[in-house]
Order: sequence, then C-alpha cells, then structure tokens
Amino acid sequence: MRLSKVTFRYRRREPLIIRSADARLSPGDVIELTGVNGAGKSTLLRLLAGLARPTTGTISGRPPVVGFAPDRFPVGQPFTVTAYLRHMSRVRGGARWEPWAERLTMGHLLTVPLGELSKGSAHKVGLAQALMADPGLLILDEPFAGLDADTREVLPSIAAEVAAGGGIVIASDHQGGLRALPAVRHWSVVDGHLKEGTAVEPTAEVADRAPAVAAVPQVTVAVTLPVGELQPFLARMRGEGYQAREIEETG
Ligand SMILES: Nc1ncnc2c1ncn2[C@@H]1O[C@H](COP(=O)(O)OP(=O)(O)OP(=O)(O)O)[C@@H](O)[C@H]1O
Repeated sequence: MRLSKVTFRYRRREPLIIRSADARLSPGDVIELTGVNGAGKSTLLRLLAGLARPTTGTISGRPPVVGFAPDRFPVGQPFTVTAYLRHMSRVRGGARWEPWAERLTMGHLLTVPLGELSKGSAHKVGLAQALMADPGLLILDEPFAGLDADTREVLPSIAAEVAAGGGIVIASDHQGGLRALPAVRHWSVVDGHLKEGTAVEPTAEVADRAPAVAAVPQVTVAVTLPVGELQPFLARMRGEGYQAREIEETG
C-alpha cells in the first residue's frame, strides 16, 4: 500500500490538515501513530481506511478488507450488541463475531443496547466489528483508551496475529501499548507532515511487563507444533513480551 503526496483539508479555503504524507506499507507491518491533539491522526487514519479522499495525491494498493475501529464508536443506533454484531457479520459475508466477543470479554454486554454502553464497552464493540472480517488492513484509533486491563493485555497479541497473517496494523496510540511488539514502525504527524521515526524504546511500564528483558534468570523451552501454526504462535509469544524464534522443521 502506498501514499503519494497526500494532502487533505476538510473544506475549501480551510487550511490543510495533512500537508504532505508519503509512505509505503507492507504486509506484516505494525505502525504506531503519534502526534499532539489535533495534529491530524484520526484524519490520516480515515484517509488510510478510505473513509475520506485525499484533497490531492493518491493512496493505492489498499487491501480489499479493511477493519476500522474509530476512537468514538457510534452508539446512537437502536440495536443490542448482539443484534449489531450479527448485522455486521451479515454485511461482512457471514464473518464470525463470536470468538471476538469471547476474546474481548464481552459476554456480559451482548444483551445491552448500544446506547447504554460505557465508553470502554462501546470501544470493544468497535474492535470486534473491525476484527471479525479478518482484515488485511486493521486501523485502530486510540485502541487502548478506556479499555479494561484484560483487554489491554490481549490487544498487542491480536495486532501481532493480524500482522503475522500478512495484515497491516496501524494504531494511533499515546500510551505505547504496541511498543513491546518486534519491529513496530513509528509514525508521527507533525505540522501536517507525516514523519517516520526509528523504533521506539519500550516505555518503562511496557518493559516491566516484558519477561524477556527482566534481570532474572532465563530459561529456554522447546515447543513442537504444526508448521502452519508457527507464525501465529511466534506472534502471540512476542506479543506477550517473550523472545521466540523457529529452531528447526522436522518430518
Ligand atoms: N469533520 C471535521 N470537519 C472539520 N474539521 C475537522 C473535522 N474533524 C477534525 N477536524 C479538524 O482537523 C484537525 C485534526 O483533527 P484530528 O481529529 O484528525 O486530530 P487528532 O490528531 O486525531 O486529535 P486527537 O489526538 O485530539 O484525537 C483538528 O484541527 C480538527 O479540529
């Protein structure tokens, strides 16, 4: 996927919000997007998702299936959570939402009308609808905001799995929630310009949670599993902060 000389303004004669964005995204990329409030992160994510069109410039090579979890999930719809997810499943050609509801610990929310959800719970519904279609491009706008601890912990593994399956993941995030993942790219929007920085060091909080970097004795274990499960397994382990690599293929 490629962004070439992308600019964007909301209305004619208003200033450009995105003044220049050039970038390439490859399958398996995980990108953390930062910038001060109002810098244009959500705007850039909506452009990437195809929900807004560049004023000038082009975005090409977008994967056919896009999952977009907005920062504010629109709750003003007359559905319960289950009815909404079933509806989205039909729109997505019968995608399975139930495993995501379980993984995001949404069991207690299923009969609740969307309009009565708390902010964090509504956010989970937004994540479930973004994930259910097995997206080739997963876009998460402030995904950690308002989430409970269990879901915060599981989200990096989910992002790593999508990337290991060849998807692109991009998340605006001030909290460094994805920084424990290997090879996270870091983008920022500064004065309307998209800049790419080098990999960011894990924050102290993330480093504390990563067992592999703790100054304690380490142990290496062997795990044998079907070849086809290797990449998701490695991604899950790395997502949880462990060092994990393939040693040999047998049989
Ligand atoms: N629908 C809109 N119409 C006009 N201007 C808008 C619209 N949405 C956002 N803007 C403006 O575009 C600029 C960038 O907003 P955007 O929401 O993309 O920033 P952000 O970096 O995501 O901010 P935050 O960190 O606060 O979420 C802001 O000046 C905002 O006021």
